[in-house]
Amino acid sequence: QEEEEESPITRFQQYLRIKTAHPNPDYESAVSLLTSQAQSIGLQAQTLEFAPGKPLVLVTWPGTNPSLPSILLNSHIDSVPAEPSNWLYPPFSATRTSEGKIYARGSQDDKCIGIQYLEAIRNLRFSHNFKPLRTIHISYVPDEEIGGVDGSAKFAASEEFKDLNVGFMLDEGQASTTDEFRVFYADRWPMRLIIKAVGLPGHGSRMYDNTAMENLMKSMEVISQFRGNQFDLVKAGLAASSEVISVNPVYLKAGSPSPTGFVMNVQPSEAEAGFDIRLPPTAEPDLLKKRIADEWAPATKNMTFQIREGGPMRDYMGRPLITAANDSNPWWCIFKQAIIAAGGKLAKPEMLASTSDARFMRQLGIPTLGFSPMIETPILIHEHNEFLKDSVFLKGIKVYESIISSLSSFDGGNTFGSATA
Ligand SMILES: CSCC[C@H](NC=O)C(=O)O
Ligand SMILES: [Zn+2]
Ligand SMILES: [Zn+2]
Repeated sequence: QEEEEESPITRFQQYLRIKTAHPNPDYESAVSLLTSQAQSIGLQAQTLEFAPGKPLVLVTWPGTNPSLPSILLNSHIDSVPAEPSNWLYPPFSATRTSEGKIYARGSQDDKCIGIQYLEAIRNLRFSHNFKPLRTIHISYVPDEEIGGVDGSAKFAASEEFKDLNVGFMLDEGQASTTDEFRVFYADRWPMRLIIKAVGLPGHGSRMYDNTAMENLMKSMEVISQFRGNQFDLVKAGLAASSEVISVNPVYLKAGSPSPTGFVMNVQPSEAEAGFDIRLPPTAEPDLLKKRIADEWAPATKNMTFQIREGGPMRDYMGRPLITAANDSNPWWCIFKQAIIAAGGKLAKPEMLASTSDARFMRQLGIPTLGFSPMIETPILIHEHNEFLKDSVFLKGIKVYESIISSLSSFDGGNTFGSATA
C-alpha cells in the first residue's frame, strides 16, 4: 500500500491511534505526538506535570500584545475505555470508511478539537499570515474522564496557570444532530451518593420488618419516584435534560446468590446502592441533602449515606458558576459572530448534562464556553462505534480559524469586568 501523505486527517488519525483509554492511558506517546505537531507549526510546547505520570502539554502562540489577557483552548488527552468486540472496527484503529467516517474512541470526545486547534493555527499562520494580538494557549490535560483531580483541577490552581493570565477559554462541547452548532455555558455538578441499609439477618422463608433489603428497596422506590418526576419535566418539554437533577443507580451490592453453598435462604444484614447524581447550577444542594437524609436514607430505617460532591475531589468548590451567554459578555458576542462569519448557525446555548473541566476555570471567574464543532453528527460520546466524519472534522478547522482569529484580535479585554455571574 502506498504511503498516505500527511494531512489534517492523517494527523488526526495518528492521535486517535494512541491508546489513551483508562485505566492505563498512554500519556507519554500522546505528549510526544502533540509536542511534535505543535513544533511542526513553529509553536512552543512545554510539558507540565502536576501529578507523577500525568503530564499536561501547553502550547503557546505569543500575541503581539502579550500584556492582554490570553485565550486558552483546552481539551483532554484521556478517553473512556472501549469494548472492541462491540465495535465495527478496532477502537484505536481510526479506520476511515468509504463514506468518510473515522471510527475511534476519542474521535468525538475529544481528540477532534485537540487537533483542530492546531490545524486552524497552522492555516492561520501559513495560509493567512495571521498574527494574533492576544497570546493563544492550547492545553492538553490528563484525567478529565476520571474527574480532573490530577489534571485540570491542579492546573487551574497552579502558579503556571495564573501566569497565563487567561481572559477567555474554550473547552469541549458535544455533537449536534441538526445543522446548528451547540454551545455550553455551564456544566452540571456531579454528586456521588452511596446509601447503606443494615438490619437483622434471618431465614429466607421468614417475613419480618426492617430487613436491610426491604429498607433499601423502599428507598430505591422513593428515589425512583423523584427521578421520574424530574424526567417528566424533560418529557413534557418544560426543561432540558441538563436543567433537571438526574439520579441514576450505578451499582447495587447486597447478599449472595449462594450464602449457604447451594440454597439462597439467608436475608442479608447489609445492602448498599450507589447513585450518579448531577445538579444544574440553579439547584439547591442543601435541599437535596435534606431530602436524602429525610427520605432516601432515613436513620429511622437504619440507613446511612455518604455524599461526595464535585466529582472525586477533596474539597467542594462552592456553587458552580455559569458563563453569560448573552450580549452582556463581549466574548460571547465575538464567539457568536465568528461562527456566523464561518457560515455556521448557532443553537440556543445550553448547560452541559455531564461534567467537563470547564468547571474549574469558571470557578476562577474565567468566562468559558464548551464547544465542539460537529453538526449533523450522532452523539456518540462514551458509546460503541464512536466516529466522526472527515468532512465534519475539516469544516471544524475552518470554524476554529474564524473563532481563533476573532478572539485573539479582540482588543477590549481589559476594560470590562468578569463575564461570569
Ligand atoms: C464526575 S467528574 C467526571 C467527569 C466526567 N466527564 C465526562 O464524561 C463525567 O462523568 O461527566
Ligand atoms: Zn470529553
Ligand atoms: Zn468523556
